[in-house]
Amino acid sequence: MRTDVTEALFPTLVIGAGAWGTALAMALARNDHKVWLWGRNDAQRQAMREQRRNDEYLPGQVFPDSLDIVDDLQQALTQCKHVMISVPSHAFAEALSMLVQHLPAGVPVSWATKGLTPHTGAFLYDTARETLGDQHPLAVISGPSFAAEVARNLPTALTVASENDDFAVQLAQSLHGPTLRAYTSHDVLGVQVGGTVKNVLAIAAGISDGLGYGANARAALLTRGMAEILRLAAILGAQPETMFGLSGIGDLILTCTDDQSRNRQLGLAIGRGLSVDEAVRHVGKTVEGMHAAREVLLRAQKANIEMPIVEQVCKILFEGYDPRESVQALLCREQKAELSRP
Ligand SMILES: NC(=O)C1=CN([C@@H]2O[C@H](COP(=O)(O)OP(=O)(O)OC[C@H]3O[C@@H](n4cnc5c(N)ncnc54)[C@H](OP(=O)(O)O)[C@@H]3O)[C@@H](O)[C@H]2O)C=CC1
Ligand SMILES: O=C(CO)COP(=O)(O)O
Repeated sequence: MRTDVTEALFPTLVIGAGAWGTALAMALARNDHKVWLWGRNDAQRQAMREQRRNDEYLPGQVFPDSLDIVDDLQQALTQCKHVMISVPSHAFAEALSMLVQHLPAGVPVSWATKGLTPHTGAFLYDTARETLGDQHPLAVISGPSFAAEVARNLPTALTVASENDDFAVQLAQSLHGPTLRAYTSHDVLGVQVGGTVKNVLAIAAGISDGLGYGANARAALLTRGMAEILRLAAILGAQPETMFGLSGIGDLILTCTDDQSRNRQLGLAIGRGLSVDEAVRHVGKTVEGMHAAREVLLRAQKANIEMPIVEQVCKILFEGYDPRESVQALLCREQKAELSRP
């Protein structure tokens, strides 16, 4: 067992045994840290305990010895030294409510969920702060990281953002391993902006590719999508530099260009002619961009900034627009300078 400062965070309880929660639990456990993994499904927990794998989400990837599946969430919450949440954004508030009831004051909480709180559109950090008060150090884990690749030990870099420097360093160190590099950041808001909006843009890139519009269109969508992220980040007060980091352009490139992305998969299916409902069923797993799109657009409208790609994604997802018409609408926008003046 390690004896460095990172041991302060263990046992870590990972809540959410989907693809990402399981992959992160495995990454921590590979560094010889004690990790408890909890998922809401009884049968899935039993299967994972017996097989030492999570075949539904990460087929064939065997758990390290120091990863245990726990059944009693309440007991685990009272005994763990750190909670890492990895449920979809629509279940984030529910996960927090379990923490409020059972987690002792002072225990740090991190999450790898990307997106916004449904209905309020709040960033998850604000929801966590509001729910947990100032009793717990908080951190956000983000960056270009497909769960399947992390589980297979392929080289990956992440960002850990926190206002609490000690927690950020401890968490980054505990994730850090031979194939996983974790950077720290102070820009909690910026890291969340990038991780949220890139999912909406990945749907747009998938739609364009599904329509067969080619590499030029994809590059244009990524670049103008980045302009939308920067505009939102500026108005919200995030640091522009963060948008050029792992949680910004890094994750944007990953999810817009690789078919492992579920957001991109949704777009591809729509572009190839499936209805939105059919495409959701086709992907069958968490697609955060679908949840975030409307909330991001509302934020942009309130702040009076233009996010035309996000707007067209919303029209396709929620108003039945034909994707071809949406691309046409983007192309027909009034001519303007590439760089907007300050
Ligand atoms: N997959 C990836 O590569 C990455 C994902 N992320 C982010 O991680 C988050 C989780 O995604 P991911 O692991 O991929 O999702 P998955 O679709 O793989 O799994 C979702 C998990 O959350 C559980 N869940 C769903 N609803 C609830 C609920 N109400 N209460 C408790 N648990 C619930 C599911 O349980 P059940 O199986 O019972 O439905 C399942 O275990 C998302 O925000 C995603 O954007 C970030 C980086 C990488
Ligand atoms: O956030 C991710 C990788 O960083 C995963 O993206 P998808 O949810 O689109 O699969």
